[in-house]
Amino acid sequence: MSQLPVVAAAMPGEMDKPLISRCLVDSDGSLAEAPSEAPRVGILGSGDFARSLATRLVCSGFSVVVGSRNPKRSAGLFPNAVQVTFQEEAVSSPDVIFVAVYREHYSSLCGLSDQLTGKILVDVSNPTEQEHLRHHESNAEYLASLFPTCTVVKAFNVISAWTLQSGPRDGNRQVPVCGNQPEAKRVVSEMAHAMGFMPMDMGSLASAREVEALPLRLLPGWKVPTLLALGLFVCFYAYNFVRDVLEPYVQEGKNRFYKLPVSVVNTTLPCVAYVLLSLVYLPGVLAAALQLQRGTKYRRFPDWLDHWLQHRKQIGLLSFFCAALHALYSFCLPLRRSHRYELVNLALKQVLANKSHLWVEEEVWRMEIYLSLGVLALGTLSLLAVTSLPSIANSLNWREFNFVQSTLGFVALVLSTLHTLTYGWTRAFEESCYKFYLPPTFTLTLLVPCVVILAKGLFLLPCLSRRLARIRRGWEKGSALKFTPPTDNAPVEKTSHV
Ligand SMILES: Cc1cc2nc3c(=O)[nH]c(=O)nc-3n(C[C@H](O)[C@H](O)[C@H](O)COP(=O)(O)OP(=O)(O)OC[C@H]3O[C@@H](n4cnc5c(N)ncnc54)[C@H](O)[C@@H]3O)c2cc1C
Ligand SMILES: NC(=O)C1=CN([C@@H]2O[C@H](COP(=O)(O)OP(=O)(O)OC[C@H]3O[C@@H](n4cnc5c(N)ncnc54)[C@H](OP(=O)(O)O)[C@@H]3O)[C@@H](O)[C@H]2O)C=CC1
Ligand code: HEM
Ligand SMILES: [Cu+2]
Ligand SMILES: [Fe+3]
Repeated sequence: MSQLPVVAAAMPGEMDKPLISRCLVDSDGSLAEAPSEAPRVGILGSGDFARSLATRLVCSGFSVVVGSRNPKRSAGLFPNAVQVTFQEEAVSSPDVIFVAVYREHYSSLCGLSDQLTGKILVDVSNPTEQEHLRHHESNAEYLASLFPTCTVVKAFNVISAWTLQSGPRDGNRQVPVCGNQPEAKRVVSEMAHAMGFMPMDMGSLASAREVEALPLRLLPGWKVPTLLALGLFVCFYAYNFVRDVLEPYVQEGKNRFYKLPVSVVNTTLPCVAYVLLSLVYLPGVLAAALQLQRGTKYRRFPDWLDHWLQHRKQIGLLSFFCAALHALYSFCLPLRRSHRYELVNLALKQVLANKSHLWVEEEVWRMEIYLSLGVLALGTLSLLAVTSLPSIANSLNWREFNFVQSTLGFVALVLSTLHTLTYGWTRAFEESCYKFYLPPTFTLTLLVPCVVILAKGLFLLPCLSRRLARIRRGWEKGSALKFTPPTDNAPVEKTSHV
């Protein structure tokens, strides 16, 4: 690298300045020619990305030259300040050249090899999912292999042409940068900074594949938990449909289909929320049981358990979502017209039967208690949801976070269980509550949570909790033995994250 452009001079101290003020706007509204001392940047390609990038660069105080196979056709698409010319001409003077061309056309640039010698090439490309799977080497490494005399830096692929145009205030500001040459990486990082983005050093070009995979991900980690929640919803909905709608229709010819939108949903959602919540705390119990049984924490958990432990956050947030919807639906129950008719009909019946006072003390207390417990459970869950926001999580230390997630989360599970039990009351034992011999829905949901609560209680027993604490501090069963035959020792495997 003979000479590096002086980008630092163009770097604004703060990034929050209004973007447009740094644009050089002519009286006619078009972008004016940047001052000649501005650092010069080249762009190969004249597509959507090239256009947005050129505009952004000019606005950030760079002088931009675009290399196109057909400059006449392309020139009209760029601001006046951008020089659009043939590829050979465009790459001759700048030291940094963006390659805004698709991977399959990289080889068509090989004719420029000599002019490009010693320059920094910035690879901005994004592979499609199929391309990413087909090629084992990243686009950036492929570019580097085509131009061995250049320094390739991977950057800006996570930024859409739209974000470049509208300014970094919408959308993601982080720009992962990787490359083998620290100096080249610094130059590109400073350019990103000058354009209002936050460069993030991702190491050498070997990480380019990982960087290229970033925009391919759509909410990673949510697929399995979402499918789980949907599956539970479908099962419980079908079960409740049979019990609450089909049974009265078949047995008594009663039309209860009005229950489908609100009532059946509000019997289904809380069950999904409750089961999901118990599934958040079940793997921790299984992990502890496994550690107790093995007498060591230095053995990897089976894959399914490891995977499950890693998806607890998503499962927990889905549980919170369903619980919040359940609360909203519950508030809507008395708003329904069907509810009003039922009240009036009940009142009429009372009058006809000449009864004046309807008040069942037990029912009143049951409802007061289960509603209060439900509100408390949802309130506790909201604390967990709030602390899972990165900005809040970052402001808590490890113990505080763990207290909210582990202890308060368990409290929420206990409160939800009490809410469900007080709601259910004695109905699990009343024959009239069994429709088609199917038990009331809440009884089905109680199994897993009760197992989790009992197991947690069991692990609090001094004998078990002391042993567990020792194991988690690194103590191993049998490690007191001085001479263990080597064949008896399982190979030391990777420790899991729990
Ligand atoms: C609404 C909501 C939001 C959530 N958000 C998040 C989130 O943002 N991030 C997240 O990770 N989870 C989140 N969860 C999931 C869940 O709250 C956490 O995974 C929680 O930590 C699980 O607690 P646990 O007690 O079951 O297990 P753990 O905390 O894994 O462990 C159980 C106990 O063992 C101890 N322990 C475990 N391993 C060791 C060890 N190696 N050495 C010493 N002690 C050990 C712990 O201190 C703890 O007391 C969320 C859940 C819900 C409902
Ligand atoms: N659009 C976006 O939001 C983003 C795009 N990217 C990446 O930027 C790169 C360009 O994308 P984009 O601008 O959208 O694509 P376009 O299809 O709009 O532009 C590609 C440009 O490549 C040039 N080119 C050079 N050589 C060839 C050739 N042999 N055959 C065809 N075209 C050639 C063409 O310019 P000319 O005819 O003037 O030579 C063409 O305009 C891609 O690698 C993409 O992955 C990355 C992040 C976001
Ligand atoms: C503001 C908070 C809450 C309110 C107001 C509330 C209210 C209610 C009401 C009114 C019912 C009876 C529904 C019906 O008549 O069909 C109910 C049932 C139930 N709730 Fe809640 N609840 C709350 C929070 C929660 C939470 C956080 C959970 C668990 C995560 C939960 C789990 C359940 C379960 C499992 C049932 C039994 C559903 C059935 O089998 O019919 N609730 N709740
Ligand atoms: Cu996973
Ligand atoms: Fe997964």
